[in-house]
Amino acid sequence: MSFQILISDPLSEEGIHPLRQTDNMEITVATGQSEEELLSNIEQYDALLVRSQTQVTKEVIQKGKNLKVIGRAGVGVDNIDLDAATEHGVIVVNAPDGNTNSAAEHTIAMLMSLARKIPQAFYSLKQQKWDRKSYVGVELKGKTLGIVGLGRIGAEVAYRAKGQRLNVVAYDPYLTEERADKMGIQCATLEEVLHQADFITVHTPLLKATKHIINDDAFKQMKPGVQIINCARGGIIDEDALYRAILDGKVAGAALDVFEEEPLQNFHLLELPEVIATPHLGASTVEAQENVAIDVSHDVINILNGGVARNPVNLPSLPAEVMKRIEPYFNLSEKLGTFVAHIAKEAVEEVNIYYSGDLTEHDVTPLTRNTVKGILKRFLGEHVNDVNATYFADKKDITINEQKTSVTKGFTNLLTVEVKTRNGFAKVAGTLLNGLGTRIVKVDTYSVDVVPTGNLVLIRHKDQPGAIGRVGSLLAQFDVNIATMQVGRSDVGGDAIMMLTVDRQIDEDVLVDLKEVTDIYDVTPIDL
Ligand SMILES: NC(=O)C1=CN([C@@H]2O[C@H](COP(=O)(O)OP(=O)(O)OC[C@H]3O[C@@H](n4cnc5c(N)ncnc54)[C@H](O)[C@@H]3O)[C@@H](O)[C@H]2O)C=CC1
Ligand SMILES: O=C(O)CCC(=O)C(=O)O
Repeated sequence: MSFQILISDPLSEEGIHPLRQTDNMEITVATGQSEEELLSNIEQYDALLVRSQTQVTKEVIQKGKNLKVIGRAGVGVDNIDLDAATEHGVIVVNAPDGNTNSAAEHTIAMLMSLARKIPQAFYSLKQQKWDRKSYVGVELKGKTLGIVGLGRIGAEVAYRAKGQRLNVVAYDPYLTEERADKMGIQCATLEEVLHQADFITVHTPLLKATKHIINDDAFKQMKPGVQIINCARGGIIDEDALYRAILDGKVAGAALDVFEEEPLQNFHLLELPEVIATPHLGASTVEAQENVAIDVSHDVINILNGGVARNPVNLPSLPAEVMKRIEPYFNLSEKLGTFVAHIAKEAVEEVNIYYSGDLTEHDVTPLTRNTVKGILKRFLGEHVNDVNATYFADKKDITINEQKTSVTKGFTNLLTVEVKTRNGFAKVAGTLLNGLGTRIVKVDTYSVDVVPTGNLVLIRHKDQPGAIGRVGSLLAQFDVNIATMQVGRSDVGGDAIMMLTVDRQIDEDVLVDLKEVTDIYDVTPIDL
């Protein structure tokens, strides 16, 4: 099977080498497309690779009927409609580490250019003026740098700033005093950063909570003469408020790499001599572009070929070691979900998943998603996948409970899936047997030993002599061969089940006749 990949923003040719080297990937590079052009051709692609220019809107995702993965060669995914991607089961991956150094170095370059007015002085000199009075700067040594957002880039900026003998105060809701102490910086509130800093640099993602976090009110709290840097995302700083703060004389300078609207349309801030700027160049180095393109290429190859993503944005990511441990259970969890959805028959209102034995040692979130996928596929079809399974469950008001228990019933690992419908509960349990593969070991209260694959039939009947024989002869009449049969009963003469594995799917006429057999209450064909 070959996959069609569209690269719609300029990516490093060395970086996409892994994609070009993979036999089943066909690559189209078409940069600078308008949204209309993208809408008209996106349907043929399995993967879309972008940087920050391409706007991957809801419409693009809706039209991209074959899209399985969107790869962002960089960190910020604010140009991708993540909700739409999740709803449509498209996995979004990014490259969070590859451009950290470059963005941090660009921030320091901006900080030093700002402090010493290098761009303004250079511009004046280019105009053949020898003006030494207008460009008196300030030293960094002994000043305070305030960092808002101490993630990958914020932390690298902090280390470099300390090399310039700056004192660093940082605000990040996830920053602990302990980590700040280790880094030799001060852990502060946002207000403390605003009050204390001579320079403020922001390094958060653009989120609802960070949009205009630096606004009129924030500027009021800052020291007079403060200088501002934004190499993260336009919109973290309110550009109109910044403009006012510069005109008021509160802000002495600003260095901007990113803007609320890109490409920049309104140049009013750049008309101010206090403002220096670059056109979103934080990650524009040979090294960063190669790193990020390599990282997304590998993830796209993995995902399209059925593997696991290293940097998923709309799926929780787990350490490779944990994924390796739980991967053998992926198939079992989905099959148990599909099985229980068949026997539940009615719409599922609640899913209870119990993990025991070895499984309790790990983060089992991907298994829960897989189980829910198995259940919902039965009702919603093949478009349900790992990415959108819990989204659809949520939309359908299906409650999902995940529980780790010590009840192993003698198995080294046991995965039990119970669903509640308006008719009551249905339950199935399975295990992974060392060296022997997966087994269904319990259906409702009955113990069985069934390989969860192929065409199964669950027959509920009264435990009476001859019941098994009658089923066997009827299936023989229809030329349906029974590969395996398991029986289980509550007590002698009471309720019982037969679990058959048959060589072909049970047709409707076989089903009708089976249901007519004496002492049979119910027949459920199950395709796994
Ligand atoms: N200019 C450019 O070319 C580049 C820009 N970026 C942008 O830089 C920013 C930072 O990237 P990374 O450090 O890789 O991300 P990151 O995810 O490692 O760090 C972001 C940090 O922001 C913190 N944060 C979130 N909400 C916050 C809030 N309300 N207040 C304070 N802190 C908050 C998080 O806890 C996290 O520590 C992103 O916006 C990214 O898109 C990244 C690379 C290049
Ligand atoms: O692709 C680029 O050059 C922009 C990088 C960026 O802004 C990011 O990684 O968030």
